[in-house]
Amino acid sequence: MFTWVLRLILIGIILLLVYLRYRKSRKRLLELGAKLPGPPSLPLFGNMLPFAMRPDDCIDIGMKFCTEYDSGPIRFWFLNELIVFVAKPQDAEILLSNMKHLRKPWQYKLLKPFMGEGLFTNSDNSIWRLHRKMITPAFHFSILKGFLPIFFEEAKIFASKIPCGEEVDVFPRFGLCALDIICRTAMGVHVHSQEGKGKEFVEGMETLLQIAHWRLVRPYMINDTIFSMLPIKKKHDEAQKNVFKFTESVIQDKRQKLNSQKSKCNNNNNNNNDEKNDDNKYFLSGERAMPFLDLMMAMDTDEMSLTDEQLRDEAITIIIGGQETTTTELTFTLLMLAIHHNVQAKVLDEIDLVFGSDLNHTPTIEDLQKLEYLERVLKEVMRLYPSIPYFARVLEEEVTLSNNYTLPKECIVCIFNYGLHRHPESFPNPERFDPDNFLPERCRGRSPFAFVPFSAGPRNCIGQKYAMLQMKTVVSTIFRHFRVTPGKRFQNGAPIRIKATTTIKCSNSVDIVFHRR
Ligand code: HEM
Repeated sequence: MFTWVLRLILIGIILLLVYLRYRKSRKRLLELGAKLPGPPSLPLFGNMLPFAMRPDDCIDIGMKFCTEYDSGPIRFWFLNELIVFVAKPQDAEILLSNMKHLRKPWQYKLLKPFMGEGLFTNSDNSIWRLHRKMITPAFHFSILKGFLPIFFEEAKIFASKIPCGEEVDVFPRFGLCALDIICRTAMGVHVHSQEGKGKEFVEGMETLLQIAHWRLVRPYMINDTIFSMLPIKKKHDEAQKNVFKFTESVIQDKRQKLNSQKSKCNNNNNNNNDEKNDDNKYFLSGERAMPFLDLMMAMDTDEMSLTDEQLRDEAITIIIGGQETTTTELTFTLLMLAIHHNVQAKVLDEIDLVFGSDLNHTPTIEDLQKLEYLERVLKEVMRLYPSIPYFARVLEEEVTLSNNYTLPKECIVCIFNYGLHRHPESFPNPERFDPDNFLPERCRGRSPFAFVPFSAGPRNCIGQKYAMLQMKTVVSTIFRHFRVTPGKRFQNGAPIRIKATTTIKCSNSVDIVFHRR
């Protein structure tokens, strides 16, 4: 009996020592964390309960705190983790322009089951740097130019499938269109999703992003062992299976294509046959549409090289990063234009001026550059509905923000760009949809960090230019065929409800009525 008591005391002392050591190592973090403004926190749970109880409403909750705490910094404790929200341009600049804070926090691991160790989720700075250096040339403007015919062709397929005069939920349709585009441009594989072949992938991705978000705000779900015991794990696995099935089949298709190209190449050496695959037929200003994957393979040298697995992860990252985000922005663009007739009228005028009545002319870079008003519309949509509404970094050293608050090393800082884009000093009427916010004279006096839908600094979105060209081509093509009006749900100034699912979404279906022009 006596020895048992002694053992218990010993275990108690050890636990106490471990705890004190842990406290000591976190002393500075706790000290600085305590000085930051933020809502009162509960023991153990910290501030996670409002987010955990209403995960779909996280953006609204974040916005409420943003208003209450003057755009930050706002200190939150999630269990024992310090997470600081910032939503001021000056603070975004301090954090995003610093070359040191590039590491993504461990929460991004929730995306790894389906994105692997690609650029987006990679938290090893040296690997990330090397891969970024290798992949960047694949996104050069001269390469992107070659993709315009693919963007246009898929947009025309989208238009050809629209039933006129009835309500159409555009979100799933854009999902398939964007998937076809990204698979053709990233992998050189035509999957014909718009013919009904990619539905499981798009729905699976939606489920995975939703579950990743639920796990993020409910830390008891983060632990894999606990998560595997929850009923939702089955739904997760089913979705993951569908996503993998799709991506594996795309990779398989790609392998076959490469093999057949190799053997064709060998034959060509003998008989000079000049046959080309589907997308290789596209030439624009002398540029050939070269899929990202092929370019990444071509850049493989002794000094910089990617394993097959790394290549696959990067390709899947690009597919997911490029599909989900542009789908969201295209959906909100159609919705905004359907609701704001006056803005739509200006978009139509501009498109008619550039393209006339020729429905078959493939847009050139020069055409797209002339669509200045449409560009302002797209920016305004991304201001109000940034498809990635927040992103995070781990601080490698202490940082002092604009109002002299110091953030501790190792704390997680979350750039809440949904709130940042509504900062009243940058956008005086922040909730109003007004593309003129991006007139050159209005942009002139504004910080470049007031609007960062693609993030900023060294770890910004690699697909930014691609996304703008793709969205401009798709939207202009649709409006060469149609004008749009809102479905019943969005008439008479009804509010637009959004929900968070890692990316941002409309809470309901986005019903639009198309009218042929
Ligand atoms: C409107 C469309 C898009 C938006 C709003 C968007 C937004 C963003 C944001 C905010 C980040 C930084 C995320 C973070 O720091 O956690 C990011 C990163 C990234 N995006 Fe995009 N994106 C878009 C389109 C695309 C496209 C079309 C592609 C590929 C074709 C792409 C590929 C990537 C990749 C690979 C990264 C990780 C970059 C790195 O860490 O080095 N994105 N994107």
